[in-house]
Amino acid sequence: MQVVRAEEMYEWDRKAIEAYGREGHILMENAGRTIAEQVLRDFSGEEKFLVLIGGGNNGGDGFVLARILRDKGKSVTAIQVVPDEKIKGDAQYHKEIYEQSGYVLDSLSEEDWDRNTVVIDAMLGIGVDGPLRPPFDELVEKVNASYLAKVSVDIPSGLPADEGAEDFQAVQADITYIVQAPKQSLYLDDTRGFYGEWRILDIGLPPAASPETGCRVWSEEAVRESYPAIPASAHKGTRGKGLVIGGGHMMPGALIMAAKASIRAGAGLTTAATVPAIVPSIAPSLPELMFTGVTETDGVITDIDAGILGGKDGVAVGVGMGRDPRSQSVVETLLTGTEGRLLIDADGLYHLKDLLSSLKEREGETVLTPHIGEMARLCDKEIAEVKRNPFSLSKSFAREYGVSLVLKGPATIITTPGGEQVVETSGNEGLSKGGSGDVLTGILLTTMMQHSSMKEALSNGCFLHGRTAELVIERTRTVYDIVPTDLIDHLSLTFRTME
Ligand SMILES: NC(=O)C1=CN([C@@H]2O[C@H](COP(=O)(O)OP(=O)(O)OC[C@H]3O[C@@H](n4cnc5c(N)ncnc54)[C@H](O)[C@@H]3O)[C@@H](O)[C@H]2O)[C@@H](O)CC1
Ligand SMILES: Nc1ncnc2c1ncn2[C@@H]1O[C@H](COP(=O)(O)OP(=O)(O)O)[C@@H](O)[C@H]1O
Ligand SMILES: [K+]
Repeated sequence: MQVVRAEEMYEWDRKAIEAYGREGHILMENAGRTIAEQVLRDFSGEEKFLVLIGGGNNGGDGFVLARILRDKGKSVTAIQVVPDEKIKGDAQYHKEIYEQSGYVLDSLSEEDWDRNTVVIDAMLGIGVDGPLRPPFDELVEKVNASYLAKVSVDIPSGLPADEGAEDFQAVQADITYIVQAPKQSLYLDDTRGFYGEWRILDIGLPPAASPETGCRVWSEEAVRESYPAIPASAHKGTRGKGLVIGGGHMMPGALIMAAKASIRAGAGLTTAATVPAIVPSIAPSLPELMFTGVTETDGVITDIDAGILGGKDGVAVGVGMGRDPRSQSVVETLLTGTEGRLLIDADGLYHLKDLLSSLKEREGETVLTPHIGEMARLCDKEIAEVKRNPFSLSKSFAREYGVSLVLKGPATIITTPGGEQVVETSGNEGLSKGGSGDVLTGILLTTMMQHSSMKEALSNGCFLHGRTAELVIERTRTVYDIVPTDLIDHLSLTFRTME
């Protein structure tokens, strides 16, 4: 499924009409009917609906919806919130059908907020532009202050469809019925909450007319299709020889988690390059792991011998490495001394900031896995700006430096060096604990050694991580007490769903 910007949604609509013989008012009938049917499924009791209808096509959907709910014998108070002259085109067509069906449009009274139980917000859709003008500003406030269940059509009124919006006033929906395809704002930290629960409803726009947005949502089906099976003839050398570099005196745990996750995710041979002093504490609990030394000073990794990189199918650097400036040379050696797939995370990203020109010149495939704060630092932006524009900032960074980017968060955005994007939304708030990222790094090290397509490797790895968190919470833990090592121990829950 594609993630769309408003402009792309309009293009889809336009193409359906101009090139695929669809009529605008039929598309509107389909949209309103599909949503009405879902409303009837979700609210099957004695609800009393207050439908607020705006002046654009979102309002047009509202006329259809109000008619169908009335046809089904529901109690409906339908309010056109703008003057008659604002209703045009397909919306006017459906307003006429509504009226010819013998149904009336009511005027809004204070009692409507008390005697109804559900407000259906069909005021503004993806065409919203700038700060809300009367009467929408006041109505949005009233909707939000009311005790009615709040249902939004396509998008909560006032909320922009696209990333980038700074100041907006919007309906805080309990449920949003999204028309045809998710909009970018569904995946941004500052806007996703306005949607409440949400469903994407297929209103029958021809798939062939859909625009190539270059951004899609990763699905369980995509994972099943693309996750490589282990051939019966596999041996340890064919399943990936990985190297994890990190873990100073003060943060051995990060290295342990990444290495263990890589092993559990299915790597053939995993080696850790770390300060020798911590090896005795790790080795007994992780007998599958091999070790190689590094140059250290005061417990800080200050250099690696490029020889240890030979024969490796993938290298991950940064977990628990620390930010001592003397470790920067390690990242530099990797950028210049490796040809294979290289993943840079955590403190590795910190050091990378001063090495961006080497990153640009690197020929091998590089993966960066920043969270929002690390991304902000990498691209010299405020955190708030990255939060507002994660799609475009990721795309420009990935293209400029020729890297794959995994911008982590509740909706992780994966971007290829060519600018293609995937949104991966598995996981839950239980992952907001130190160490979740280290586990992800280990998993991604393995998937990137086992998939030929880097996009699939990263999307599938993020899925493996997030879906495991979901399954662990269904079975044993809660979002409060789940810890990153639970993920490592329960990867089999997710693998089993992929068989
Ligand atoms: N593929 C599609 O694009 C489809 C879209 N449909 C519906 O059509 C909607 C988009 O329709 P429109 O383009 O007419 O957009 P809207 O329904 O959002 O209406 C835009 C109109 O609202 C007013 N407006 C915009 N910003 C405002 C502000 N800040 N304050 C006050 N008034 C403001 C303006 O008069 C503008 O023309 C979608 O959200 C969806 O509900 C469906 O009917 C069918 C298919
Ligand atoms: N609220 C959340 N909902 C879903 N996933 C989350 C949430 N918080 C964190 N995550 C996931 O957990 C991981 C955290 O990574 P990171 O911030 O690097 O953690 P750390 O460095 O502490 O190990 C990422 O994969 C991120 O997508
Ligand atoms: K709406």
